[in-house]
Amino acid sequence: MTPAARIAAAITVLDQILSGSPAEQALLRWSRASRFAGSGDRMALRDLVFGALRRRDSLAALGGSLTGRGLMIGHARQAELDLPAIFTGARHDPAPLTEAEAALTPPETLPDDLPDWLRPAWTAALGPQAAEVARAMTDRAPLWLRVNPARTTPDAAVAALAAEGIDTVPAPDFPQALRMTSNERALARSAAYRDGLVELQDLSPQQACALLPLAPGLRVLDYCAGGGGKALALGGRQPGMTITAHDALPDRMADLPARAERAGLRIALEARPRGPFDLVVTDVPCSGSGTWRRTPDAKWRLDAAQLDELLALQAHILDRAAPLVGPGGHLAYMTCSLLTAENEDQIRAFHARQSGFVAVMQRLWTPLQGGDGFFLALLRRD
Ligand SMILES: C[S@@+](CC[C@H](N)C(=O)[O-])C[C@H]1O[C@@H](n2cnc3c(N)ncnc32)[C@H](O)[C@@H]1O
Repeated sequence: MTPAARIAAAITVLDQILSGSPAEQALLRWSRASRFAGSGDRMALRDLVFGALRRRDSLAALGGSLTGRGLMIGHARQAELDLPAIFTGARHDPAPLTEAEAALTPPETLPDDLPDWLRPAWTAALGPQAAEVARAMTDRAPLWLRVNPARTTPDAAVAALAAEGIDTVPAPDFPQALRMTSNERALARSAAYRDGLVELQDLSPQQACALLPLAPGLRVLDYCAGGGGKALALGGRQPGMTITAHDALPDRMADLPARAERAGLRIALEARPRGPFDLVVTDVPCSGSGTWRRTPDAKWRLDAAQLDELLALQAHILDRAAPLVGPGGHLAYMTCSLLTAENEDQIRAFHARQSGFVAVMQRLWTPLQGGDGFFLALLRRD
């Protein structure tokens, strides 16, 4: 496909997303209907669509309308492409610019690409960094790997990946996290990945897991385990613990046994975990506002009613998980959100509901530190 034909395809897919279709579904539908497209085309289309969603409002302002076409005109203007050479109207190309589109004068200040209803909460949560973090959310997220200390060392993992053509750079001051700088798509087929030397995990959850108190013999429960990212990170860091994984939707844990085997770990799946545990991790469902670089359509789909539902679920999970913590044990609350309502406020409300837990630490990571937005609160039971 030519660059212009890819832009025409992005216009079609973006229009479907703007009409309410989830981005992944719209892309899949296009791929199925476009057998002529190769993997390079599909990747390029995905980059165009996700890039446009990250900057939806600013591209609409540059392109003159909140439509697939407006976003792609905005994209072409922002990337300083030759618009008449793309918008030609030839067979697979988008239609030529109308007079109004060609004459558009973009506003002097572009929107910040935040949903209007959420801006006050964003600003309250991030203070003087709010604008910079919003800007960071419009960039593509880096891909991070976690070196599995149960299998190898950071230096050996970097060398093993490099031998397979995958270049990585360790995070400053946190060498067990490797940022992929080339050949990301080769990872899943690489021996380094298959043999459990590395796992995919963003930088900030790795840093959060590294702050949790671990020791041989500890009984650890990952209460919202999903794919098991946190259980695997903890088990890799500290041998000799008993690790249990639970999720209200057990199907979400379908990949966990294979991932644990690859990592050389034993993780028991448990539908009804019974305490006491020495450490209970609640990596709760959240708005995902810290990960909007990866799922930019979620940024525009979230609304106040959904956020309220999530807040209620988070409180419910904390209340269910708390009794599973034994005396002297720890409760770790995690979200990939930047919003105070899901983070600090949620912990404050928990303390008001439940006595017997003391705050040990709280920490918020933002994309300005390299990884996704992430929150950790660690509490200890008296
Ligand atoms: C943020 S995801 C977990 C991601 C996972 N810990 C990881 O690192 O890959 C939240 C998980 O909580 C689960 N969940 C939702 N409601 C729950 C509940 N009431 N009790 C336990 N888990 C729940 C969801 O099914 C989802 O898998």
